[in-house]
Amino acid sequence: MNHAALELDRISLTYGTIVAINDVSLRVERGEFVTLLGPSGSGKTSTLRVVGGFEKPTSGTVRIGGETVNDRPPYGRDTATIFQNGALFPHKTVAQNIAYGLRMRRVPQPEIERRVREILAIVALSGYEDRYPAAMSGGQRQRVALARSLVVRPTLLLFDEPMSALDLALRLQLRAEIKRLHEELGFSAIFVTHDQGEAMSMSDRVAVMAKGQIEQIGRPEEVYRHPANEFVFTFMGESCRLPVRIDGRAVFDSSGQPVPLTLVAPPGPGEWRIYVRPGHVRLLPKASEGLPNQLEATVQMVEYLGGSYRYHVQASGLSLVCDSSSKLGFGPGDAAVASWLQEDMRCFQ
Ligand SMILES: Nc1ncnc2c1ncn2[C@@H]1O[C@H](COP(=O)(O)OP(=O)(O)OP(=O)(O)O)[C@@H](O)[C@H]1O
Repeated sequence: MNHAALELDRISLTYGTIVAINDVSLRVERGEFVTLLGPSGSGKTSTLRVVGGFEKPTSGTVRIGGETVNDRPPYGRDTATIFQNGALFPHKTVAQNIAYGLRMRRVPQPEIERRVREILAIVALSGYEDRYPAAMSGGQRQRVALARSLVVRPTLLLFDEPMSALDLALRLQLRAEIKRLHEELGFSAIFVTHDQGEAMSMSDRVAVMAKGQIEQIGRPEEVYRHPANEFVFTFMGESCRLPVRIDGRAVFDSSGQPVPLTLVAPPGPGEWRIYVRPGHVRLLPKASEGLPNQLEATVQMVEYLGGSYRYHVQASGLSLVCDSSSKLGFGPGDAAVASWLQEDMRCFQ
């Protein structure tokens, strides 16, 4: 029977009075790459540690490849963990580090040598067999850590923020490498990060966590385009927040001032928080009948961001940001109309 790589069934974990994981269920199919994404303290690492056997859940069942492993230590599970700092043996060479797991499993020496050679080629480190970790860059050390985990061919690879100690360029390079290896080798993985870009670029599915629970799980586009709630929407990317009171078609800011905002479909009377992403806002010289949601405002500030320009606009008590890939003809003090498509707007009460 073809069991899932991982099944977490109603897992909870408490440390004294602190609830680190609150009734989490999760299924990772074979070959699937699932990311746990969430802010600091949301329970991502705790969940990974429960899967790896470094922490025993207070309640619930952990099944790896169909077998219940609650009572098994890390080395008795078919998993391999890649830690933040690589956690290589400093007194062993690259080849010895990679061979370690195979030796523990009593794999014959000629096969060890063959598999070490093979995996070094896969992570593009052929020729580094006799180096010591201290004589390598941070990115190379993480590739050795990756090779050491991949070489034992575990059912499930566990990544615990493996790139957080690297600079941006290396992070981007390593994430492309991990994605390529996943496509090539088809391993199953759980990857922990608080970086949305990292999560979206690599994963088959993203599980967004908050306060020890999974708020939403789905394909990256699904979670980004159709967030289940306000937390997921704001966590998945930058957004402008417009706190308003709506009465018929009239819109007021939080101090009760009327706002020149015309919504094509007001969400209903009452207090709302309207959200729109800066990349979805268009800035135009004047109001026009054909435009959807329109906010008549004044440009406050223009920022050059490298690949784009950012325009800050203000209307009564509402602030909005518009990102444009090209330079627009607006400067501070100019009147402008910000507009966005109905499908790009989210309202929460
Ligand atoms: N050993 C521990 N003892 C007590 N509380 C802990 C322990 N480990 C984690 N916690 C608490 O459990 C909660 C979840 O922590 P966890 O490390 O899983 O979060 P996280 O999402 O991985 O955060 P980060 O991104 O900062 O690593 C937090 O409130 C944390 O303070």
